[in-house]
Amino acid sequence: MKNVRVVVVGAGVIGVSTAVCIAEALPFCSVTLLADKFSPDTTSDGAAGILFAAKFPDIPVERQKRWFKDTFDHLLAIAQSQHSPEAGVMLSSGWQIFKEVPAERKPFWAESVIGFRFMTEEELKRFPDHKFGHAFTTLKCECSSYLPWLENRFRKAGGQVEQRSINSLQELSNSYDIIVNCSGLGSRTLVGDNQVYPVRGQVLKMEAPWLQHFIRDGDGKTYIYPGMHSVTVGGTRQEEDWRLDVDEGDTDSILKRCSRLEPSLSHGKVLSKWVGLRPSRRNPRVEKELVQLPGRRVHVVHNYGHGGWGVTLAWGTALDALGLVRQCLQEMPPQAKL
Ligand SMILES: Cc1cc2nc3c(=O)[nH]c(=O)nc-3n(C[C@H](O)[C@H](O)[C@H](O)COP(=O)(O)OP(=O)(O)OC[C@H]3O[C@@H](n4cnc5c(N)ncnc54)[C@H](O)[C@@H]3O)c2cc1C
Ligand SMILES: O=C([O-])CC(=O)C(=O)O
Repeated sequence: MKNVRVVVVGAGVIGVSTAVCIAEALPFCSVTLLADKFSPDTTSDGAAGILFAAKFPDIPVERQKRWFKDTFDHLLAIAQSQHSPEAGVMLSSGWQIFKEVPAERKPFWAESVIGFRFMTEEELKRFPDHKFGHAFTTLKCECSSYLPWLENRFRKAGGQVEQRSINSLQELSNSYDIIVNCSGLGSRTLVGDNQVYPVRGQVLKMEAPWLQHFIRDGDGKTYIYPGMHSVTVGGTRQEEDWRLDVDEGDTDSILKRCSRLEPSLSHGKVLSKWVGLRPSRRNPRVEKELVQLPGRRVHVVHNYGHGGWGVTLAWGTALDALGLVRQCLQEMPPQAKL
C-alpha cells in the first residue's frame, strides 16, 4: 500500500526527472506530477539540450561536478542504448572557441565529458576571430523527445499525472505530505522568490544535414548544435526580458553570427523559430524547508533556478532532491510513513 503522498510541481526537465527518481526509488510513495504545461509546451522542450555548464558562484564545485557527472552518465547510457532515437539523446562532438583565453582554461566538467583537450593551432585556423578552444564529445538531449519518453517511464513506475495551474502551495497542503517544487520561473509567484528571473533565449531550427559538429562561442551567445533531425542555432541571452514572441532582429543577428562561424550555414533552410525564458538565479535552489501553511506544516523540497543549464544538471539535481525527500520521510512521524 502506498501511504506517503508526494506531489512534484512542474513538468519541465527538472520536474519530470525528479518525479522519475522519486517514483522509482520509493515505491511506497504515491507520486503525482502536477503542472499547467507539459511537453511539448515547456521551456525545456525548446532547449538546445547540449550538456555544458558554467559555474554557479556559491555552490561547492564538487557538488556541481556531481550534478554534471550524474546527468552525463545517466544520459550516456541512454545514448548508447536502443532507446537513443526515441528518447532523443545522442553523442555530439565539436568545439567551444574563445576570442580571448578564458581565466579558467579547463572547465570544471572537463573530466566528465569524453576526450576533452585544447584545440591545436591547426584546428583554430578555421576560426580566425578566435585564439583558444576546447575539443570534446558531449551529449545532446532533445527534450521534445526525452520528456515524453521520461513521462512514460514515470507512469510505468506507478506515477500519476495531473494538468492544472496552482496559485499557491497551500492548495496542495491537504492532499499531499511532501511537495516538491520544480516550477522553474513559476517559483517567482508560487513561492514568492524574486531571485529567480528570466533570461530570454531565441533559437532557430535549420535544415543543414551536412553539419556534424557543434560549434559554440565561449561567450554563450552564438552556437550551432547539429541534432537528430535538424540543427539548432542560436542564440540570445537577454536578462529580465519577458518577451515570448520571435524577434526578427534577433533572427537576423543569429543567422549572421552563426554564418560567420560556419559559412556553409548560409545554404541551410530555416525550419522554425523559438523563444524561451531561462529560469535564472544566482544559484539553483536545491534545498528543503518545513513550511507552515494554515492548519498544517508541510515538507517542501525545492529544485529550481537552473538558468541555461537545466538539461545538463537535471538528473544530478533530481538525485539530490530525492535525497532531500528521504530526509523529509525520516523527519515525519512513524504513522505517516507506514
Ligand atoms: C534558447 C534556450 C536554449 C537552451 N539550451 C540549453 C542547453 O543547450 N542545455 C541546457 O542544459 N539547458 C538549456 N537551456 C536551459 C533549459 O531550457 C532550462 O534550464 C530548463 O528548461 C529548466 O527546466 P525547468 O523544468 O526548471 O523549467 P520549465 O521547463 O520551464 O518547466 C517548469 C514547469 O513548471 C510548471 N509550472 C510553473 N508554475 C506553475 C504553477 N503555478 N502551477 C502549475 N505548474 C507550474 C510549468 O507548467 C512547467 O511544467 C536553454 C534555454 C533556452 C531558453
Ligand atoms: O549556452 C548554450 O550553449 C546553450 C544553452 O545552454 C543556452 O542557450 O541556454
